[in-house]
Amino acid sequence: MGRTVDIVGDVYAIVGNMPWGCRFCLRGSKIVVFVTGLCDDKCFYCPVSPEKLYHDVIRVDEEPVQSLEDILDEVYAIGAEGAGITGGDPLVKVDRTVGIIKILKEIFGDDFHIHLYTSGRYASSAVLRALESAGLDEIRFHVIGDWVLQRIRLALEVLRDVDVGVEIPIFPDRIEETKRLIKKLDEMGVSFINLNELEASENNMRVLLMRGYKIVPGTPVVKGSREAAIEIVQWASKNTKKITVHFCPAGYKDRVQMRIRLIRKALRTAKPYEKVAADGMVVVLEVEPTDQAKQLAREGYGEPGDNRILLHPDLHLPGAQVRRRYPARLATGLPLELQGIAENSDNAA
Ligand SMILES: C[S@@+](CC[C@H](N)C(=O)[O-])C[C@H]1O[C@@H](n2cnc3c(N)ncnc32)[C@H](O)[C@@H]1O
Ligand code: SF4
Repeated sequence: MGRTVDIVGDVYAIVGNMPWGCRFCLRGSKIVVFVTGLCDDKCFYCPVSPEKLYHDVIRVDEEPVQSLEDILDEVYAIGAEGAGITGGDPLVKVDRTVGIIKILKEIFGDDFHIHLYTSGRYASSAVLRALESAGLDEIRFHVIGDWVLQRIRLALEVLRDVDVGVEIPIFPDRIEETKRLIKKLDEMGVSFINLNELEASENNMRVLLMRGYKIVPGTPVVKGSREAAIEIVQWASKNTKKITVHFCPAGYKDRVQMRIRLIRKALRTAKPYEKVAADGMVVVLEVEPTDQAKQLAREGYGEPGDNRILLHPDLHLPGAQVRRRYPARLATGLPLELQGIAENSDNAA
């Protein structure tokens, strides 16, 4: 008898327990810290955009980062329960990566879950130990060649409190190769492998097409990747002992996870006269400063802007323009909880 396969619509397919890092992503409650675009590997299918890949840029949830505070603000803005650290290769800038992990753990506590992606090129025992003592919870190796297996063995040997997993994109013509890899990882004691639906992007589209891969019309995903991944998960239920094998569809990442993150941010940062739409955008009415509009603003249904008045979109005033915007970061750099305290102390003064 095999292990149980759990398939939930187009959300996931899994054998074994859901990796901890993924539980938070499924709830849209992790920030994504892009530590650097620098990377010393050259995967032909790399999805990172040309403006970021091989450039030393820092982003949090796709927004530019000028200081560490921007990362902390984003945690408060979405009410994050954890962070995914990615790049490029975060280990090319290991001091920066360790610093970010340390400060996140110091401020948000031990339960704030942090996972990190790497090919493992620079995962020496000293680097692995530094990541562990900074508080890293989970490391995900991208197996881009057999040499990565040695890095994984080292991580399994050196790390005590860090979960060691693997994450790879699934190529429809590499099913047997992937099964052999999973067998090996299972024997080594790797905790999980995430199978990503292979995504085409601006960076890799041309090469993928030149190599004969086809794109599913109207989507950014490679034809056959999903079917291959599900076949591998089914196979794993009969041919593995302990490792979790988990398929993460690209559509879920884009449609659900990002949208939930936007909604979380919008709900926490929208003003009382703004409305949060189902796609996570913040909606407000912009009107001429008529007497009626000024009166409504005074009554708490809005706020005066520059030559305009901003009002709640449910008011349906004639001539009003509906504005939609992405939820902004917190403007003050202070967490919501502390903003309340600051306002109260101003009043008291
Ligand atoms: C873009 S990489 C960046 C971090 C690190 N350099 C690495 O390769 O793990 C992050 C994750 O994306 C996955 N990935 C790479 N190319 C992909 C693609 N075309 N479609 C879906 N996932 C992909 C990798 O397996 C990795 O787990
Ligand atoms: S190792 Fe990661 S960032 Fe570097 S080229 Fe490969 S997929 Fe892209």
